[in-house]
Amino acid sequence: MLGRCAARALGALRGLREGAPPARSPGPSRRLLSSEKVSDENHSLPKPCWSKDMRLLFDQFMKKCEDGSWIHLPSYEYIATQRSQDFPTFIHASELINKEKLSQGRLFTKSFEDGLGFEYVMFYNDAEKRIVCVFQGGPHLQGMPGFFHGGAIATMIDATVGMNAIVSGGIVMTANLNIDFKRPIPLCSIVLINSQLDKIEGRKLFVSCNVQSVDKKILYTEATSLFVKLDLEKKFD
Ligand SMILES: CCCCCCCC(=O)SCCNC(=O)CCNC(=O)[C@H](O)C(C)(C)COP(=O)(O)OP(=O)(O)OC[C@H]1O[C@@H](n2cnc3c(N)ncnc32)[C@H](O)[C@@H]1OP(=O)(O)O
Repeated sequence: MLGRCAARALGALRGLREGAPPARSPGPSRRLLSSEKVSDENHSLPKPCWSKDMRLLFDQFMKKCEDGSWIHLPSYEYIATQRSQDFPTFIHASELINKEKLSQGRLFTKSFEDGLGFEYVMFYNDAEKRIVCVFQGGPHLQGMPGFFHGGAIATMIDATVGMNAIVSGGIVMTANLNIDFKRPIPLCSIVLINSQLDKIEGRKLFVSCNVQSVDKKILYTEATSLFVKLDLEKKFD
C-alpha cells in the first residue's frame, strides 16, 4: 500500500515538475503505474461536501502552487491489485495475510462516504520539506460528544507525516508516533496539519507536526514521529 502511495506521490511530483497536465488529470501517476488497475478519481479536488472555508483554503494553496514552490498532492482510493498484494511479501509477512480479505482492502481514510469521514488535501513544499494538510473531518469521526475522536486525529497526523516521509524516503512505515493532545477539536471543523521533515539518519526519517485552527490562533495538537525506510532484504522474525 505504501509503495503504491509513494509511487503516486513521487510520480505526481516528478510529473508536475516536468510541466505535466493540471491536477484533475491522473497523467503522471497513471504513466508510472500503467500496468496496474487504478481508480482515476483524485479525492483531493473540491467536492460538494467541502465547506466554503475548505474550498477557500484549497484555492489559496493552489495559488501558491502557481510559482512551483508548492505542489498539490493527489490522493486516490486504494484498489487492490496484484502488485498491492505483493506488499506483504516486501516485508516478508505474506503468510500472515488473509488473501481473500486483502482483495477487499481499502485505504482507511477513504473508506467513508463523502463528507462523513476524512476530507483532506495536502500540499508539499520541496525546498522546506513541509507538507500542509487541510483537513475537514466529518460527523462520523466523533469521540467525546461534539469533538473529534483522538484516533481520528492520530490517523490524519499519521497520514500527513507519513506522506512527508514517503516523498523523502520512499517505502517507509511508522515506527513511532508521539502525540500531545492540547485542546479538543470541535467536530466538523477544518484544521491545518503542518508537518516538517526534521532530519534523516540512515533509514530513519524524523517528522514533526502541529494541528492548528485555520486562523492559527488555536494550537490543538503537536506530534513527533519516526518513520523507518523498509529494508527489503531483511526478514522479520
Ligand atoms: C498515504 C498514506 C500514508 C499513511 C502513513 C501511515 C503509515 C502507517 O500507518 S504504517 C502502519 C504502522 N506501522 C507499522 O505497522 C510498523 C511496524 N513496525 C515494523 O514493521 C518495524 O518495526 C519497522 C519496519 C518500523 C522497523 O523495522 P526494521 O526495518 O527491522 O528496523 P530496525 O533495524 O529494527 O531499526 C532501524 C532503526 O530504527 C530504530 N527504530 C525502529 N523502531 C523504533 C522505534 N519504535 N522507536 C525508536 N527507534 C526505532 C532502530 O533503533 C534502528 O536505529 P539505528 O539504525 O540507529 O540502530
